[in-house]
Formats: sequence, C-alpha cells, structure tokens
Amino acid sequence: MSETAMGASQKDFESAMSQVKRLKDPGNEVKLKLYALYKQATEGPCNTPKPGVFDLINKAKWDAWNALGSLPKETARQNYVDLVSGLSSSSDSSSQVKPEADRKQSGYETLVVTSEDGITKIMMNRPAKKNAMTMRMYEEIMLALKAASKDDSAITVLTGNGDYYSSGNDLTNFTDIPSGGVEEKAKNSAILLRDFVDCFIDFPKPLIAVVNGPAVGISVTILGLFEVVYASDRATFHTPFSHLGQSPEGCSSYTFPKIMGPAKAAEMLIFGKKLTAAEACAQGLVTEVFPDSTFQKEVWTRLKAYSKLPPNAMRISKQMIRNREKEKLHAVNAEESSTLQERWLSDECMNAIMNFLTRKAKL
Ligand SMILES: CCCC/C=C/CC(=O)SCCNC(=O)CCNC(=O)[C@H](O)C(C)(C)COP(=O)(O)OP(=O)(O)OC[C@H]1O[C@@H](n2cnc3c(N)ncnc32)[C@H](O)[C@@H]1OP(=O)(O)O
Repeated sequence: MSETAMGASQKDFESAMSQVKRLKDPGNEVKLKLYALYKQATEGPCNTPKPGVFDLINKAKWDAWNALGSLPKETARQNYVDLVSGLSSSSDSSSQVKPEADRKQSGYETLVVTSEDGITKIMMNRPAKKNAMTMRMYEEIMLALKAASKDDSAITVLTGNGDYYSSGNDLTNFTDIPSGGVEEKAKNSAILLRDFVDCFIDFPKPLIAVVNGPAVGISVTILGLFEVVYASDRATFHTPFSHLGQSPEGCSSYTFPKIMGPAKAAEMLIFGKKLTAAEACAQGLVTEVFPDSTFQKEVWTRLKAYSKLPPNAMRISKQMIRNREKEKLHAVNAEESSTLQERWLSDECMNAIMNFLTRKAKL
C-alpha cells in the first residue's frame, strides 16, 4: 500500500473480520497480532490492567495489544485489513509454499520482513525518503521485533533498502500536531521513543545491524544495543543532535562513552562529528567493514553460517553479556526520553526542524 493511500474503511474492516473466520489456523503469533490490531482499531491503546504472570494466554494478548502503544485506530484498522489480505492470498497459494521457504510477512507498510535460513530480516523500506523513521515505522519495527523474539529464527537482522541505512527520525513527524498541542505531541513522542528503545534493550536473540549505507540519528545510537554491526564502506555514522537542538537517545549517552571512550563519544554526540565506516570500526561501534561491491554477499554468507549455531546457546550467551546492564539501560532510556521531551519544545529544536522542512539547511 502506498504511504499516501487512504486508510481502510469500516466496511473493509468488517469484511476482513469475516474473512478471518474462513482462514485456516494462521498460528498463535499471527492470531495475537490480529487480536492486538483488532483491539487497537476498536478501543484504542491498551486500557486494561496487566494480567498476572501465570495468566499466560491473557498476558500474551495484553502484551500484544500494549505493544501497539499509541498507534492510531485508523492505522490499526488498516494494518488489520492488510494482514488479513496477506493471509488470504498466502492461504490461497498455500499448496505451493514450503514450510522452510522464504516467508515474507505481510501487514507492514514501512518494512519488508522475511524469515529464511534461521534469520529474520527486518528491512526498513522507504528508500525514496532515505528510510526516515515515521511514527508508523517505529511501531512496525517494535511489532516485527516482538514477532522475531518468538519465531523460530536464531538471529535477527535490521537493515535498510536503497542507498541509505536510515536518515533517522522523520522530521515531518513533528508536523502532525494533535489537539492537545505541541506539549501532547512531545509527550507522546517521548513515550514512543522509550517503548521503541526498550524493545532493543530487551530483545532476547542476537541482533545484527547490516548497515548498507549512511546512518543518521536514532539509527546510529541504537547500534550500541546490537551484538554485531556490519557496515559497507559507503556507510557513515552521524548524530547531529546539537544541530537539531536535540539531545542523545537510544542509550547512546551511556553506551557510546563505554564503547569509544568519553572524548570520542563527545565529538559524535555533542559536536555531531560524522564518522566514516572505517572510523566507526576503529572506535568499536562497528564490528567489521566490507567493500560495498561485495558487502551483501559476504555479510549474508557469514550470517547464514552463524544462524546454524545452536540457537539456545546463542540466546543464553547474549543474555549473559547483556543482562547485568539491562536495568541501567532502561534507566538511561527513561532519562534520555524525558530530556528529549523538553528539548522538542525548545526554540532551538523547533527552528532546526523548520529549517529542514523549508529546505533552508541541510546537514
Ligand atoms: C519519536 C522518536 C524520535 C526519536 C528521535 C531521533 C533523533 C534523530 O534521529 S535526529 C536525526 C534526524 N535526521 C536528520 O536530521 C536527517 C535529515 N535529512 C537530511 O539531512 C538529508 O535528507 C540527508 C542528508 C539524509 C540526505 O540528503 P540527500 O540530499 O541525499 O537527499 P534528500 O533529497 O535530502 O532526501 C530525499 C528525500 O528524503 C527526505 N528525507 C530524508 N531524510 C529525512 C528525514 N530524516 N526526515 C524527513 N524527510 C527526510 C527528504 O526530505 C527528501 O524528500 P523529498 O524528495 O520529498 O524532498
């Protein structure tokens, strides 16, 4: 569906609901996704108390609904219709689909998500906008991560389609002001940011970034939460927070000084120094750099080999490496998100965004 397409009508939604009843069992994961989108589309954000830990089924349903955060009702309705339509077409051709075949998951508007060879690949898919991250993309990445945490893949990859990895937060996100004004917008954005980064902090399987091109802002900062970062030699790493009147997020105020030392971290996070892939590798942010001409081939060959390692052992090793940091990371994320909530209301930030939107300035 195109980004500008109108949302699904109530009639489309009702027809999708009756189609669901005729589908063969799509499995628990998809059923949870359908449940969550249905609740969000009809009742809005999750509004019931969290069930107890032993109430497994209701807790899974609650988690799925709650994970949709503040996704608007209309978007949830559209996602529900898209998901059902994808399920219907795949069940029509189910006789041709092998269980281990490349499974493209439908229902996403801003991503292409596939699961193959023990690898779930989440590809940001707005190449014409340099994979800038819209509100919808944040929500969809969270959904895709939640699904990947429970699917049968061993490792999960985040990458970008086109010449950019991602240009970071879509600056037009700030133009859609709700009735509660800019304060409400800043508050909702801070909640979304915190939820988004929490998903990376809590992700249980090895997470790999395949950085196919330049990366900006939040797409760079969250790299500190990945196990491995492979970069094309065309990639650059840029966090122009001060230029935008903003402050670090993605736990980078904590992870970057740990990874590269406080002086190098300050150059990136305060002064917006752009690193080449080789520099980012020397600073420890990137694991390995590959020539762009052989990047995809070399990286995927390596990842396919890694994905054959025993998945439980990899998961346990990741948890041992990360778990003692988790509490700290959640606290840092909360602090960074609330600082940004204030920054977004500052003149410095508003002027910088206006400049971008009116094309007076480029990075
Ligand atoms: C709710 C959670 C919030 C979390 C906060 C995170 C903080 C950040 O992520 S800060 C980083 C924000 N990102 C930027 O400041 C980048 C802004 N973009 C640019 O400076 C340039 O577009 C570029 C250097 C990335 C690329 O320049 P280039 O000349 O090669 O291409 P363009 O013609 O500028 O881009 C093509 C097309 O894409 C649109 N676009 C690119 N990036 C963004 C973006 N971040 N937000 C909105 N739109 C973006 C650009 O406007 C062009 O669109 P049109 O073809 O329609 O003009």
